[in-house]
Amino acid sequence: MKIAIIGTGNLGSSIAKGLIKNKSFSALYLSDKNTSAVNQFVDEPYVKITNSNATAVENSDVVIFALQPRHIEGVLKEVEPLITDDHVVMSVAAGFEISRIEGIIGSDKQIIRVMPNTAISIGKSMTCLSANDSGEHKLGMAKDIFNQLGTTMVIPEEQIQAATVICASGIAFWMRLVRATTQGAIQLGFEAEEAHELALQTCYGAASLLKESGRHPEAEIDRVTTPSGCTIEGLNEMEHQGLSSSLIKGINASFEKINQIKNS
Ligand SMILES: NC(=O)C1=CN([C@@H]2O[C@H](COP(=O)(O)OP(=O)(O)OC[C@H]3O[C@@H](n4cnc5c(N)ncnc54)[C@H](O)[C@@H]3O)[C@@H](O)[C@H]2O)C=CC1
Ligand SMILES: O=C(O)[C@@H]1CCC=N1
Repeated sequence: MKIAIIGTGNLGSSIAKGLIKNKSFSALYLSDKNTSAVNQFVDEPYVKITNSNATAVENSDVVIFALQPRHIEGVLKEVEPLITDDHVVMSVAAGFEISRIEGIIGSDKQIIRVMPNTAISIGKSMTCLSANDSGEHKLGMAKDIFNQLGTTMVIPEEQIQAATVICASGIAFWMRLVRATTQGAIQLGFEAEEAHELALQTCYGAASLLKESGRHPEAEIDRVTTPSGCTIEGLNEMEHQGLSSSLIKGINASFEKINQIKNS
């Protein structure tokens, strides 16, 4: 399969890295005005780096638009004459609805909205997908691509905004929790590097426990909280300070913002 990525910034280059790691293409075109984030891949087999969006579209079956919401409209208009009925057009642009893409390239074109996160670069993305009517039958193919780069879930387009907050912005939310844990560990006397390692492996262990056991987080918490022990003391103080509440409020603020982006 010949894949093009237009826009190779933070997310586009992460997708490229994941695809290159899996060698899951017969050609990969990476197009950007500024290719500095992907120049490291210049010697990879079957990878072509270009400043020409047109060249990328003309030489691919699947085109992934990884542009900021304010740039995608202009680029779609630029390459619209080159998009054929055989292309599968994918967009990761947050808040940019399928109907807006259809308005530029036509509803007869196969369009899939893809919402991955930056963990796609190491094959650990949670990627949500939804398609227009014309692209529905290509969802299986899209799942095949993104399942190699993590886990996928097909959802209705109305839920893509929420998925953006939970899964894409979610990477930043979890990073901040790891960072805060590290700061706490330094205060308790660990060197910064040790603190980071302790926080990271514990976070990894917690996520792995849930994934592998299938148990509810509270069931795992019950196994840790010794009566009158230090864990429940810490947890209750965190909740008095609004830990769950502030996370939920942050998620809602993020969701409100993405809906503003959608309507702008
Ligand atoms: N960064 C993330 O974790 C995630 C981002 N997204 C969405 O992905 C999209 C891209 O985000 P980022 O990669 O963070 O942005 P970015 O700004 O890092 O990358 C965008 C790239 O597009 C390029 N570009 C701009 N105009 C162009 C043009 N006319 N032709 C070719 N290339 C052009 C820029 O040079 C830049 O490298 C956004 O819509 C964002 O909402 C979605 C999920 C996660
Ligand atoms: O912050 C943003 O708006 C984009 C969408 C999700 C991750 N980055």
